[in-house]
Amino acid sequence: MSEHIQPSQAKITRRKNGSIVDRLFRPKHKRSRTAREEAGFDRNMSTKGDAPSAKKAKSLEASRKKYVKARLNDEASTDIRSLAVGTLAMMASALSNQALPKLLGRLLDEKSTSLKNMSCGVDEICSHSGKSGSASKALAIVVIGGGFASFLRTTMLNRAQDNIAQRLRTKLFSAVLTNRDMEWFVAGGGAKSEGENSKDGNNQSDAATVPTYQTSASSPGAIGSILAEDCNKASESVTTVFANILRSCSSCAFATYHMISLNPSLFGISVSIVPVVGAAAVVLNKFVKKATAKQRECAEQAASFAEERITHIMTVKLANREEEEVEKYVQLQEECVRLGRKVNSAKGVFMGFTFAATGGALYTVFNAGGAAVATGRMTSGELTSFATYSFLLGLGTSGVFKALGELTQGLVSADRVYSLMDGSLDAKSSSEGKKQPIDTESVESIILQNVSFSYKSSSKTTVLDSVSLRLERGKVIALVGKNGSGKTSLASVIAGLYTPQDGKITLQPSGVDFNELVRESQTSLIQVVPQHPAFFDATIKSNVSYSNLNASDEEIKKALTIANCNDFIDKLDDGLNFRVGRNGMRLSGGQRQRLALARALVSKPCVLILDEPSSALDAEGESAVTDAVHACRNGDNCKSMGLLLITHRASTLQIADLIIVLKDGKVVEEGTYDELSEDKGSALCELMSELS
Ligand SMILES: Nc1ncnc2c1ncn2[C@@H]1O[C@H](COP(=O)(O)OP(=O)(O)OP(=O)(O)O)[C@@H](O)[C@H]1O
Repeated sequence: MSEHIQPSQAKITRRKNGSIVDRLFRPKHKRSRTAREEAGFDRNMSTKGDAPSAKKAKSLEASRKKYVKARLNDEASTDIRSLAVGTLAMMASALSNQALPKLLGRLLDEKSTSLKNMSCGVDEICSHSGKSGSASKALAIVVIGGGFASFLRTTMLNRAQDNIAQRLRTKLFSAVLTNRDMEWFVAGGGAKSEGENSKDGNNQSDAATVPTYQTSASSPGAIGSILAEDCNKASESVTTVFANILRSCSSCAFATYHMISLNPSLFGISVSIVPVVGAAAVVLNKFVKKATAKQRECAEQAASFAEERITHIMTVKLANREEEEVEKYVQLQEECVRLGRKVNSAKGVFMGFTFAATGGALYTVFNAGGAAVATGRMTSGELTSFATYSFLLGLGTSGVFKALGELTQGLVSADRVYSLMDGSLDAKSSSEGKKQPIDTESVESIILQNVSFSYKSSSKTTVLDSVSLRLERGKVIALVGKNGSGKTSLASVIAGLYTPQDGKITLQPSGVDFNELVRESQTSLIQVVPQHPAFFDATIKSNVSYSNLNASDEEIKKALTIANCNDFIDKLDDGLNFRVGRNGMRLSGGQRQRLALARALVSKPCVLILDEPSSALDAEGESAVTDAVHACRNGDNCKSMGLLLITHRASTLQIADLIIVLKDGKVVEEGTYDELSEDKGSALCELMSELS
């Protein structure tokens, strides 16, 4: 007994210490919740499709922005040391940049004075050459110091950026994988793409109207795009972009100071362009924000589209649709490029405008400055310094506006990251309070009482209607019913993938509610072998031990033997270390089903559900099912299991202790094979005659 309790105890202990997911979210999550509350953030804000009044929407948008900023700053605070060093180094390099024009001007003046004095005699030349040397020394210090500061700035800020992006990615991936329920993944995250909402109702089946490809927030492509690009952009906005704003602002301040001290009236002329450039930047910023959001959405759709086609490459090739799919992808890409072109054009117009305005200001400065030099009010070195400072002021000003634009884009990305992450947290919090572990060995049976269920995406259709049944260790139940009668849905509800709206699933003898258990206990109690089992591109051994990482080699081998896998594994060069390929494509359908059975057996569940177990099994392979039945009844040196077989095969029905017939989600009949087959008017006989 103690031998079998160990895994579940280990799981319980792990839970107490906190999983990686808990560790990822625990400290920050508490703080971020406060930030959310402070910002008056409403949970519904992250849900697309809600349409509050325009005024309310505007205020929500403002509070959402505040919330996203607070969350991002919170995230950046973890890397405060690198950020502080990087920002200081950036300021130092900006200072050295500012010192350069003045020192260069001084060098120029000193050199020209020295040359003028060449004719004045040896003594004078010697006295000036000393000053010339001081400007050169100061320049050398500034250049070397500036170089080191640039090195430090780049290293530290990029390090912080990578760290923040990596943390965002990890948290997001963890939030999505751990907290989102099956419904979200299957139903598409509840988010609809533009194409889906289009008035004319076009969809991807109409090749001529592409791009209207429908994607969802939960599609792998969409999540992948947010993980890869948005996390990067968001972290960039609180690291390099933020530091760039500081640098550009300090550049502007220093350049202004130097210009005023060199020639105040000339300064007035050169800054006359700032309000014009500023106004242009405000307009541009708004436009870029909207266009960027659309561009990101489009990129997401294209990524999802490509991902889905590659995943279902066999279907694409069998239907000979490669060219059409490429054509659709090209159209999606063209749409993305078109949207990107809008953003780039806006940026280009702004940069061109800034360049022309700066050039015009420089022209005016040199015109007026030339007159000042000619009348002796300024030296030529001072004019050169002034011109360089005005150039730096222009650069600084456009740098501020450019960085503000990037900051806006970063916030759009951060919003996307946190919307997905928060949705996951909300899903988790809604299920909080129903978490308790259980010693799975102590459970003798699982009882369903009047369980009713419908999918949220089609809540009007009742898929399971008051289903009651008892799954007991050592007992075999066969579940039969027409296509769509609810068999797989029932298996998913029993496995805890979906929560029933009505009724109860309780554990005996404790009477504990199954849906109040931690997920770890649920999976230890129930294992399902689905109709089409999925595999990771890894070895047979790691795929089989996936359901129980604590399984010993002996336990794995035993499960493989019960599932009749040894014959085909022995023929493979690498044996247990054979890589099964993407989704197990290097194995046959029957081999995959047998491996899936072994994977389920490895975790020694209380109840094992086999969904159409013999659909891909040959006669020999089918004995795997009978062996599983044997293992379930006798326990095979360990505790026996309950077995729920979803099947229509008469041979399998005959070995079941009880047959349950499901019709439109309702249990319409139950009894042994002998009882039901004798009654020619029974639902089972009716079903079997329809199937034969
Ligand atoms: N994820 C889902 N979202 C919404 N409806 C679903 C979902 N999965 C199944 N359904 C619907 O639930 C009903 C029962 O489906 P289910 O797959 O449970 O039937 P089944 O008896 O297992 O069918 P089959 O024998 O063909 O496998 C069907 O009407 C189906 O359209």
